[in-house]
This record gives sequence, C-alpha cells and structure tokens, in this order.
Amino acid sequence: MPVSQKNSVAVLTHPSGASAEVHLFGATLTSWKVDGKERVFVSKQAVLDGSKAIRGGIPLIFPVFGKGKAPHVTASLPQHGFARISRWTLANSSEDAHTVTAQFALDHTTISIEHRELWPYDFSLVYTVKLAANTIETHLRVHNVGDKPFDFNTLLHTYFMIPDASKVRVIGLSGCDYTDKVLQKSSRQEGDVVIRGEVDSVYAGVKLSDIQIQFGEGEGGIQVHKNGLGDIVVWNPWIEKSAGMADFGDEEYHRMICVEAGQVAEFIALAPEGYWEGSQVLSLL
Ligand SMILES: O=P(O)(O)OC[C@H]1O[C@@H](O)[C@H](O)[C@@H](O)[C@@H]1O
Repeated sequence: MPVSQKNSVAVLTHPSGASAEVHLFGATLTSWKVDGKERVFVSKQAVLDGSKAIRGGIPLIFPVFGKGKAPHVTASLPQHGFARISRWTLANSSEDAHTVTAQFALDHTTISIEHRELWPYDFSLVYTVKLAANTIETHLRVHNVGDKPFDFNTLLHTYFMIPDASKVRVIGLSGCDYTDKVLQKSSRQEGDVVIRGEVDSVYAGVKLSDIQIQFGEGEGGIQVHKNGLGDIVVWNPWIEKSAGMADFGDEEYHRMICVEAGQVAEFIALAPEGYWEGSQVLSLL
C-alpha cells in the first residue's frame, strides 16, 4: 500500500524508496526521506502525544500567524492558530505513475468546541501531500463553506534538517523588505541570509517563486518552490531561545533552519463560498 495508517501516522511510500510521514495531529509532516536520508528536522524533544504542537517537520499554521492582535477575532486564539493542534483525518489516498498522494481534512465540525467558539466560522481545509522520487509537494486548500466572510493567515512552517547552521545560506531573498522580529525593526535584505545568531524574519511579498537553502560549499541543499504563497519567514532560535524551549534540545539549533512559505504579512479575506489555495514543492539541489 503506498499510503498506510499506523496509529496516528500516515505513511507514504514511493517505489523509488522515498517516504514521508504525516502525523494526524496537526497534519504535521514529520518525516521526508530521500535516499534513506531524513530531510526535515524534528526535535528529539518534540512532544508527539497531542498535548502540544509538534516541534519540527511541517506544522501547518492557520488561521493566524503568531499571536493575533485585538480587536481582530484571532486575538484569543493560541499562537499560530488551531490547525497544528487539531486532529485531522486521512481523507483520501491515491497513486499514479510518478506520485503517491495523501489528503488530510479538517473543518469547523472537527475542531475542538473551544476553538470553534473562539473562531466561529464554517470552513473546510484540505491538505494534500504528494510524494515523488525526489520531491514533495504540500498543498493547502481553504474553503469558506459558511455565510460569513473570514480572514486568515497560513504558513507551511517547514523545519529543514541541515548539516551546520553556521554554513547555511538562504538564496532568493536579496532586495526583499522584511520585519526583523528579533531587533523589532524593518530592514531590506542585502545578499543571502546567513545565520550568526537568533533569526526571526518575515519577508513580505517575495517575488521569486524559488528559494534555495544551500547547506554549504558543495554540500547540496533544498529548493522551496512556492505557489500562491507571497511571504517567507526565516527562523533559527539560536542559543538563548533554544534553552527556553522545553521541546527543543539546547544544541539542536545547529542542525535546523525554518524557511516557511505562507501568507502572513496581511490577512487573506475569504468571502462565503470562496476558495484559496497555496502550495510548496521541496526538491533536492
Ligand atoms: O514556538 P512556536 O509557537 O512553534 O513558534 C516558533 C517560531 O515560529 C516562527 O514562525 C515565528 O516567526 C517565531 O516568532 C516563533 O518563535
């Protein structure tokens, strides 16, 4: 079976040997392997029992990025919204000559009563994970199935496994304006993004669709090809922040970088019966 479910985890297996795992808690992609090598980072201290968001892989952020601000309705929601802490269902699976696909679903009838009260809109999310030999696509479709418009942010909060944070370069953001959440100021990126300390930057309206994460001189990397997602967040917690996170090892910041494609700088407004979709395709460089 190209897609099987074991306890709370959907496992996608491609004939090439590539594989992926998606935890139904948050529809969080927790593994993507090509050539037997893990490509996404999940903390050794990640909590997988559904009591908090999974620290790593691709948590799916919806309907708010970070903490919502009053008087917006998202202000009372948990940080990064409820999608990553809700239990999704494996709704469909299929295969064709090149890909193995699994679809996950969440809607207003399957979130908790508490979240439903805090965000009283009728919605349907379909998250599609498509695994090929050397690539993986993650695609989100948001549908307003109610009679009230709603606003949302969304983000594919991807944690990449990297050999060494001090050598990594994120290419494709030069010239883009960003909000530096560490220094709390706006800046313009000059050249590649490198990690020399805590980084938490929100690049709004990134025109290029392809962003490269280069691991180091001659060490390969991963390309993020985004569709319908205007913004990129780059995050590495570095030393102090790592020490303050119970579900993240003190030294793990060396081995990860988050490069997150989404729509977070502005809310997207979705009218009744409206659809929105966005996706990313990850491929090895
Ligand atoms: O600890 P959380 O809620 O998973 O968030 C992790 C990080 O997620 C990033 O996307 C944010 O820009 C950071 O500010 C935040 O710290």
